[in-house]
Amino acid sequence: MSTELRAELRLSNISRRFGGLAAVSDVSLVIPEGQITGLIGPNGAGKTTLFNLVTGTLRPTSGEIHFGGARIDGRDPGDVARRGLVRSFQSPMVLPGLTVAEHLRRAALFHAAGCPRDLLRRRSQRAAEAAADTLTEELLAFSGLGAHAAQEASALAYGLQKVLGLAMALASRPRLLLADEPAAGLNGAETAHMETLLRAIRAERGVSLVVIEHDLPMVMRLCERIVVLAQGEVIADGPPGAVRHDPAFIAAYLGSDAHAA
Ligand SMILES: Nc1ncnc2c1ncn2[C@@H]1O[C@H](COP(=O)(O)OP(=O)(O)OP(=O)(O)O)[C@@H](O)[C@H]1O
Repeated sequence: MSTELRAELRLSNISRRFGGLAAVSDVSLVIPEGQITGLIGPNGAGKTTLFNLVTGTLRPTSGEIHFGGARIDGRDPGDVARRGLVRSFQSPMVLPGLTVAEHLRRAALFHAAGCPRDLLRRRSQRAAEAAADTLTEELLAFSGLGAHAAQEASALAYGLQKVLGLAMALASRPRLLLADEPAAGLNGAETAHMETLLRAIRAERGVSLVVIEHDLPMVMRLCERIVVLAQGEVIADGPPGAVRHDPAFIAAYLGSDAHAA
């Protein structure tokens, strides 16, 4: 596989219908490795459906999806994740009674358990656990959650729970991370911290990102490319400076929060 294709995501004429509703309609996109791409659009535009199609939670009604040069539509989410394509969720899933470090360690061990069986056989359980401990320490330091390692995750401020959700997604060592509304529900300072973390995920961990976000100023600052969806179709696609002046983008957001961009 060529280097350029390692984390390239390619959607070819992807559609998904729910009964009579076309949630995603004939979307073709190439997301090359190394970028931070914003995926925006009004409520109901099809953004989450597109994430679900890419990660294998949903099957497209028609079209093909390729990641790293291999066809992935129709594969289950575990298979897709093992290929290096994972998502984080808008609301982090924290388990009561477990500390921050335990959440990361579980995520790291879960990933080890998802490795091909022959690889696991060659690794002893102890080696897998040692590797999970090392990765936990690495992710605590990277995410800035080290000071909260022994704290119960459910007691963390919401902003830090969202940071933990992203760190847990990194435990699978993805090549492409789909982040679903990472700034939703955060105050100004938390949003700035999240933006810094997303930049570091790309710059320091070499992970490409696609970010769904309703905070237009944040997504315009963060991303070098913005894809705008409306009613299941791509209506604008380009650098933020061009998209914010695109008549289709302005029309889609007119009367909502276009002024925020
Ligand atoms: N499982 C489903 N069954 C039926 N309709 C669905 C289903 N999932 C999504 N839809 C519909 O598909 C359309 C796109 O929804 P989707 O959640 O992908 O939009 P979105 O852009 O993520 O919206 P939001 O910004 O509000 O999260 C909507 O009309 C929604 O009601």
